Parts: sequence; structure tokens; C-alpha cells
Amino acid sequence: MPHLSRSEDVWPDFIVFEGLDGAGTTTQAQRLTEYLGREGQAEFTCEPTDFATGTVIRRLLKGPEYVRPETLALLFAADRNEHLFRPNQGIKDRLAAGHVVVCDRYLFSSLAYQGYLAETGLVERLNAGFPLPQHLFFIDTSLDEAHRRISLREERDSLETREIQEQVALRYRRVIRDFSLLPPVQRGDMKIHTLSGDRSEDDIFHDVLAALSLEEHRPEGGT
Ligand SMILES: Nc1ncnc2c1ncn2[C@@H]1O[C@H](COP(=O)(O)OP(=O)(O)O)[C@@H](O)[C@H]1O
Ligand SMILES: Cc1cn([C@H]2C[C@H](O)[C@@H](COP(=O)(O)OP(=O)(O)O)O2)c(=O)[nH]c1=O
Repeated sequence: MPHLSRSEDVWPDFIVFEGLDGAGTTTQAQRLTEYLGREGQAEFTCEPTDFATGTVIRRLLKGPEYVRPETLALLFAADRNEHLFRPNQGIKDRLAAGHVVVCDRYLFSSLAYQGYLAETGLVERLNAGFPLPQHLFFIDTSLDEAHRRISLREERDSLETREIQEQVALRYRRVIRDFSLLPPVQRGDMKIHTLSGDRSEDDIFHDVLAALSLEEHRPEGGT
């Protein structure tokens, strides 16, 4: 059972998408940001970030230099700290300014990927103090479908091997289940939505909106 944040650490209007590489999280997170942007102020963001901390991680994931999995776990946590708390640009200040923040990957990625590749206790400790989102979407895409999608990409990173993805898929499901089973005092009011990812983008997005009690926009000019 992961060692988790306390209930007061759930941040309203903070929405996170998680899933395997190729699951479709970027597609859905961007679509939701665009949808919400028509109603008010919404911002898309992602981890690893585009800050210097995230840039170092992306470079290391492309290889060829060896880096210890525990070092990567520390770097992801450092990048997350910057992502959350950097003055003005960080998620905290963007929420305070009235934006809804939609984030592609967050600490659940560390629990799934580094939880498998590095020492699990270290990964849990590094991430225990970070706030939880109000909504967590887990896009549960089969290994075969996710693999089919990433094999169409030109560039692959070192975590996108079949063996790692298989183990990460198991971890993700366990992490999501453990969070779901937590008493409200620890999970706070974080809402967890697991959506099957082996469907069309439209079908998945329909469920995203339904989970947020939002209505589908009618096409321009529609009645
Ligand atoms: N539901 C879907 N069905 C088919 N292809 C999809 C779907 N969602 C995304 N894709 C495509 O799969 C690839 C990976 O999607 P992406 O959203 O970047 O995944 P992730 O960010 O989870 O790695 C992209 O080419 C995207 O257009
Ligand atoms: C945020 C995060 C990402 N990752 C991994 C997942 C991805 O394989 C990789 C890069 O993330 P991402 O940018 O989502 O991948 P892509 O550019 O292929 O869409 O980093 C972790 O291992 N731990 C983490 O905490």
C-alpha cells in the first residue's frame, strides 16, 4: 500500500491523466484542455516538464548514458517539485490564478515506472508529500494496442520496451487499486476514473466528459 498524502493535499481543479506509453493520455488531456478553454481558463501541462529538470530527464531517457533507476526516481521527484511550486509558472500558482490545470502524467507514473525499476520504498517516500489531483483518469489500454501505437513513432525512449511496459501495466493497476481502496481520510476527495483505452478517441473523450459531469459541445452551427 503506497504511503500517501493526507486528505487536505487534494488540489481542486487539478486533473491528471495516466497510462502506459501509447495509452492516449496526451490526446485526451489536450482535448480536455481545449474543451475547458472554451468555457474558461484551462492549461495543459505535462511531466517530464519543459523546465531544465524535465529536459535532463528526457535526454537521459533517450540514452545512451547509463543512469541508475534510483537517480531517475530522484530526478522525476525534483522535476515534480519544480512543476508544482515554481513561482508563477508552477501548478500551484496557476490554480491560484483561477486556471484549471490538466496534466499529462504525474506521481502515479513514478509509482508505476520507478516503482518497478527502482527501489519501491524510495519511490513511495519521494512522492508521499505531493498533493493529489481532484480527478485522476487512468486510461487503461491493452499492451498490444499501446505497442501498436508507439511502434508508429519515429523515436522511442528506453522505457518503451515490451518487458518494461508489461511490468508497468501490472504496477499501474495495483497503484490505482490501492488508491481506490484507501480510506477517504487518506485519499481525500480525489476521484479516480478508469477508462478502457482500446476504443476510439471520441468514445474515450465522451467518458471523460461524463466523469466530469460536462456536456459534449455541439458541432459549430449545430442546434
Ligand atoms: N483512442 C485512440 N485510438 C487510436 N489511436 C489513438 C487513440 N488515442 C491516441 N491515439 C494515437 O496513438 C498515438 C499515441 O497517443 P498519445 O496520446 O500520444 O499517447 P501517450 O501520450 O499516452 O503516449 C498517437 O499517434 C495518437 O494519435
Ligand atoms: C512523469 C514520469 C514519466 N515517466 C516516463 C514515462 C514515459 O516513458 C517517459 C516520457 O514520458 P512522456 O513524455 O509522457 O512520453 P512520450 O514523450 O513518449 O509521450 O517518462 C516515468 O518513468 N516516471 C515519471 O514519473
